[in-house]
Amino acid sequence: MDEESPSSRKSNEIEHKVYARVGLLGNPSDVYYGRTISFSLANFWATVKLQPSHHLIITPHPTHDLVQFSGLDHLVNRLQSEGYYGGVRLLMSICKVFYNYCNENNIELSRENFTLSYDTNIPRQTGLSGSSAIVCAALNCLLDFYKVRHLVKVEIRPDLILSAEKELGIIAGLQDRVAQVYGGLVYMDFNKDHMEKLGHGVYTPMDTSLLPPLQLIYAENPSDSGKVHSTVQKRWLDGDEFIVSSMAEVADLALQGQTAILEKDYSKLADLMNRNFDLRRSMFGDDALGSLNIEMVEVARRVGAASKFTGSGGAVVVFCPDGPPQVKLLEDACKEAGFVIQPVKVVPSYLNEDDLKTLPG
Ligand SMILES: Nc1ncnc2c1ncn2[C@@H]1O[C@H](COP(=O)(O)OP(=O)(O)O)[C@@H](O)[C@H]1O
Ligand SMILES: O=C(O)[C@H]1O[C@H](OP(=O)(O)O)[C@H](O)[C@@H](O)[C@@H]1O
Ligand SMILES: [Mg+2]
Repeated sequence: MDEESPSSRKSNEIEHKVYARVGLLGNPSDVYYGRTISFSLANFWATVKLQPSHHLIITPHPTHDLVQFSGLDHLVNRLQSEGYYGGVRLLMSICKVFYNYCNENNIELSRENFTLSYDTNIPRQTGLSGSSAIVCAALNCLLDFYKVRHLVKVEIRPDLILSAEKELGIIAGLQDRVAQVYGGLVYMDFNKDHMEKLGHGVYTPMDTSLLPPLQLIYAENPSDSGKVHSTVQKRWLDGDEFIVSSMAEVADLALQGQTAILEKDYSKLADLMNRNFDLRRSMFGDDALGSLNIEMVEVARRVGAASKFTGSGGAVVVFCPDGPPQVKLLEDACKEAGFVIQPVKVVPSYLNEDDLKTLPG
């Protein structure tokens, strides 16, 4: 039972909002010591709320963690469309990772307890990083509740978020978590030497106003990033030459993309985006990517736009080099195909003063 009065509970409540993210170039090479350019997307977000309480409670979400059904058919339909898991396991896992990290680094935590709850409007498992948005928002709540934000370096936080998902067997990389910890547009280099020496990549924030207008297409089409990645990851670990060299080329697209964006060379950006998807397709194969996901990319290409996945599948980021008339054509094509389309809104960097103090320099 919560022993505190509702009013004091309200005043002690901590809430954090973390946005979805778009992998603009280079993904999924972040999983393989590569490079990416990603940004946080204002269109969708997850929130996590922390209230002090007597016991430590993880509150299931009324719809994302459904455990009551109208009958067997409802239960089976639900499992078929959304799978077995919601966000509860993510919240539990970040609590464990946070606790262990603090113990190992002699960061003392007071013995107070809390209740965590979450909500999200990020379309589920669409490669918009709905999973790490929940984990990142929870980590932010824990950092503030235990007043240890200044003791846990910004650069290390994406690793903690990733560990929480790895703990659950989800195969994922760092780009989502970096974009979600930093906010804004970030160029990321996950070079093996840095990763081994520093324990994290090198992250360079970029000016979001350098980006041209972009569009987002998605479909209600849950796809599990872990499942999508498993075969390619195994082949990469086995040293499969085709995968190793293609992944290096994907990483190189982000390097070229950094220059293209800085120089506002948008026709180059369009070429790089298209090449990024073509390489993903040749590595993962059409079965793993799914016909609906491929169709989203192709709808955009049929109107002459550049397109690629934002993550491992479910949503696509599109650049229309010919401007508004081409966007209109794309909107019509998406409507006909039954896909949702929205203009991309980019979130500016959201590091606060305490966060910035933990960065070098
Ligand atoms: N919208 C959501 N609500 C609740 N849990 C979610 C949601 N999206 C993802 N998850 C949880 O995260 C896990 C991994 O999701 P993932 O395949 O990484 O999707 P995403 O592309 O959204 O990050 C899921 O199995 C589920 O436990
Ligand atoms: O395949 C990708 O591009 C990304 O897949 C995962 O993201 P998700 O939003 O869950 O699809 C993974 O976590 C990223 O690191 C990959 O780049
Ligand atoms: Mg994810």
